[in-house]
Amino acid sequence: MKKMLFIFNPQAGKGQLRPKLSAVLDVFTKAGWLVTVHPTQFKGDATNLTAELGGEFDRIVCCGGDGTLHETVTGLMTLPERPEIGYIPAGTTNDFSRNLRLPRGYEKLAAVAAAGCPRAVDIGRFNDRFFVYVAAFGAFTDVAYDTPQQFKNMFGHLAYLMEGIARLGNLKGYEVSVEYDGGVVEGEYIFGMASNTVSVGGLIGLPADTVALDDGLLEVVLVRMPKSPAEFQAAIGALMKQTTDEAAGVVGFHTSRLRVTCTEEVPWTLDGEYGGSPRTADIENCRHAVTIVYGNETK
Ligand SMILES: Nc1ncnc2c1ncn2[C@@H]1O[C@H](COP(=O)(O)OP(=O)(O)OP(=O)(O)O)[C@@H](O)[C@H]1O
Repeated sequence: MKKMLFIFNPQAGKGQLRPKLSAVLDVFTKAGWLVTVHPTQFKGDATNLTAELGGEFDRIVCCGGDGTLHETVTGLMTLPERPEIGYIPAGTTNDFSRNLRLPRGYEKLAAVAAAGCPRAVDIGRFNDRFFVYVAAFGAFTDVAYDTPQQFKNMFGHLAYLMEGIARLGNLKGYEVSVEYDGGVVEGEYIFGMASNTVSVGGLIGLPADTVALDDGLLEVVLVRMPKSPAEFQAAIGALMKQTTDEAAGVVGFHTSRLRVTCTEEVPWTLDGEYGGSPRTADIENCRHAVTIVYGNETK
């Protein structure tokens, strides 16, 4: 029998999986999988487990929010031979799942995780760490990991938005130099991200026709320190409209790698979790590093 490791975060989202767990396991079993189940016990558990035991399985299905997917993929990246991944979103934001054409409802999600379409997906490397869909610094980026879990569960997206707005008053700029495939960008920037997704934080969208998860490229967006409230509004407007706007200080490009150097330590987020505060971030696209199971739903 094919062997599946099913990792789920019992704390993710509103604990929505719990009443559906038996049905989900039944779908896996009926699809021919012998399932080993592991509820995560602490932060980092999914990474440790995947790194230690992942190689013994044909497929690893993880269930939780973006954090759980991040941890599972991080563990997977340490393996020389990587089993396929299935993902059942059950978190607060589930940003990355928007890329996967997944259906609604746990039984249907389980059916995709068990027998969907496997596709190669690029994974980002950030110094000696990894990210599935976004590495970012500056405005908004500390929101996800600053927000207490209970608050996040109660208010969901609203919490992200409120925290973001509360921070507009004290914008911090970073003097950065960004070297990439196409040249160098330098200046004082309040926000920067390298991503491989159509949605970030439920807030920032990227036009789906410019994003491919398997093209070896990361999408980079940088926002310059605004010189006036009007310029800041223009920058937010450009981000909401999913466009770049050089005049408003919103710069965007595609690249396979980039190096972000700053005059001070910069806190980064990787997939919504704290990713360290290095002065130099070497970021690169690891092309087709993992295989993820997609659904068939059209958007
Ligand atoms: N048993 C546990 N107790 C406490 N924290 C845990 C446990 N298991 C996993 N975690 C941690 O919970 C964090 C958040 O998990 P996850 O991203 O799955 O859910 P979420 O925060 O509800 O969703 P989202 O990231 O989409 O907002 C992760 O950093 C994970 O390591």
